[in-house]
Amino acid sequence: MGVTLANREVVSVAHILRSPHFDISSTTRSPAHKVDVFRGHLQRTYQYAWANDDISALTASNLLKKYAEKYSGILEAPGERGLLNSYSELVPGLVNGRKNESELWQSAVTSDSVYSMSCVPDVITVSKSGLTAVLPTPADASGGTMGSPPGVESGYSSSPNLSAVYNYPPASYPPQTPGYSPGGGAPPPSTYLPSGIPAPTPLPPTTVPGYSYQSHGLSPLAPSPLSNSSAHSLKRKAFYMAGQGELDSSYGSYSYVQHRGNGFDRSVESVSLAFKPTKQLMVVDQQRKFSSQSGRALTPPSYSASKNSLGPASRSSEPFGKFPSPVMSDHSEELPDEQLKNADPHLIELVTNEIINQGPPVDWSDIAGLEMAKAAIKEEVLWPILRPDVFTGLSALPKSLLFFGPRGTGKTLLGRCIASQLGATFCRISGSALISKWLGEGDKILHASFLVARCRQPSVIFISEVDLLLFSEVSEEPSPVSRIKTELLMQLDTSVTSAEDQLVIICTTSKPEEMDEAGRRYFMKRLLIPLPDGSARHQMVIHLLSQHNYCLSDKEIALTVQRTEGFSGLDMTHLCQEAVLGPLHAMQSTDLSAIMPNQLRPVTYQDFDSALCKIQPSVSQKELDVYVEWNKMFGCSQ
Ligand SMILES: Nc1ncnc2c1ncn2[C@@H]1O[C@H](COP(=O)(O)OP(=O)(O)OP(=O)(O)O)[C@@H](O)[C@H]1O
Repeated sequence: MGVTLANREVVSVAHILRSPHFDISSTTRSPAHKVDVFRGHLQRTYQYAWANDDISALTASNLLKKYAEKYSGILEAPGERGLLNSYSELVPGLVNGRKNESELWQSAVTSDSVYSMSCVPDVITVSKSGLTAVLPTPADASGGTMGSPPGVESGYSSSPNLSAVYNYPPASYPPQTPGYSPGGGAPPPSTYLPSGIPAPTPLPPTTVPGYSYQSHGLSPLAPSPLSNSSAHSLKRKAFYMAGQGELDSSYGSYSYVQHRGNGFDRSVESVSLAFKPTKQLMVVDQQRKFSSQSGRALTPPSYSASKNSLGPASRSSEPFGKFPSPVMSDHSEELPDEQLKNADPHLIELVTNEIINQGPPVDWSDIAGLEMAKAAIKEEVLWPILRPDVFTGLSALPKSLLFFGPRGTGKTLLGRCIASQLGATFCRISGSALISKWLGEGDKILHASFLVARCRQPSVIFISEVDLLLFSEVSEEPSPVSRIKTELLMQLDTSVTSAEDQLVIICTTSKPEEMDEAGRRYFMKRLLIPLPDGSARHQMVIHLLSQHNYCLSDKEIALTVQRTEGFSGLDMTHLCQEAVLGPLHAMQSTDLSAIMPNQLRPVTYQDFDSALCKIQPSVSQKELDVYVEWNKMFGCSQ
């Protein structure tokens, strides 16, 4: 009997300590509740022994008392705390009934005991292996498999909303309260947290970051609108970017602060990217006229009404060309081998090195003028991709675009901007390179480019000088160029038919009249990208000069704008470059190696006057007439 009872005691105590109901590490239970639970367990255990072994009630009662005292010692023993998740120094006392709720509850969560949320940076670091692999499942979170510390349960596991993960800065995030989820329940009383750390507040439901629908009287759309693949891709990128810290980049009123949502914080952009009909978008964009010189030393120019906090200094210190594209670099190690295994590795390498473009992001505000084109692109290209749940069926169509118009008017800038807005891989293929540098294998390179682009969706494939590839053929003989043409037409055809692909094909030409009908009809949208109007040229002058010390009155700037009628954007750049050399030319007699920048006189109207003698418009009126005619026949922006 003695042996049996002793064994039973051991079993009973083990049972108590293992019991899922007796989890004193739980922070969802009040201290009093835990005391009750503990007492209940002891009683139940000894009542069980009494009922089954016919021991007397008195014996059972004594045993109850004895072991309550005995095992409370175990609970209080420092060596055993790990077992109990080290919730609080005072918890055992409470369990033993020595504290009640009227007494001050002192949390064991001190600045020393707060577990650093090292799992968050870990998650970010390993995000390259895919988001689903790193996001904690509810089971993971409760089980602490994500690196949760003992006693700290991840209460954020239940929400699939990624913002719940992204919106909390790593490292500084306060200890989570178990069971707390953004959707339900009030935050815990702040007395449970160390002083100075507020109780977490539930996150509001999010929509696509920065895109406001409210202004149109529409109720906010549900989050997670993207298709599985795209959502995964964008989220993956956002995860990667979150790990990069704050990238020092600002493009006018649109800033790419990267730690929220899909990585591009478009909070300021929400007005312009809110879904609006073309005309409305144009009005908004027109209103965002180029303004003062508040942002000097901008490189590259940013065409916006206001400068944000990251201003000129940060931009000039982060050269445009060196800006690492977070979106692109994210992909380097995760090309799905299965899809590429049949491809020639040499071609894949060539595409990766020479076609996938690691350039900096471009924002709408980097592009002067072109309001019609911008509005059409936002409305008809970006939104269908960003919101495939809304733009279904026919409204989802335009994924192949043709930009035509004079050279140097911003077609490439627009292509890059679209890629930046989508967080997409940007593949830039030069039509002339395909038929010269890569002539022998141009079709294969094209094929490989589309393959890689499809693996890295969302992607933008940008093909310049497409007229060289899609020209009307005279000869029936198959040639390398005709093979390239066949490949391109096939890819364009595929893009039209595969609704799932998040691939935008943008081709550009300054000779649209040389394209044949077969090529032309594959472009769902054919947009004329015209010469900059007066307002756009004004923006360009101001911005290009903003990096320099200049002294031109408003009248002189207006006169310069007037005199540059017919200039392309590139011509305007060349003109300003020439003008700002004026002060240096004026110092010719001085030793330029010893000169200090502040010794240079400001750029004046006279410098522009001289520059205008050297720089002429590069586009003739005859060419312009052709664009107008072609636009009337085949264009979409009448
Ligand atoms: N609308 C514009 N806003 C600001 N800069 C512009 C604009 N258009 C042209 N530029 C300037 O001209 C340069 C060339 O522009 P871009 O390469 O986009 O022209 P493009 O139309 O693609 O030329 P091409 O037809 O020769 O390929 C840009 O880097 C920029 O400096």
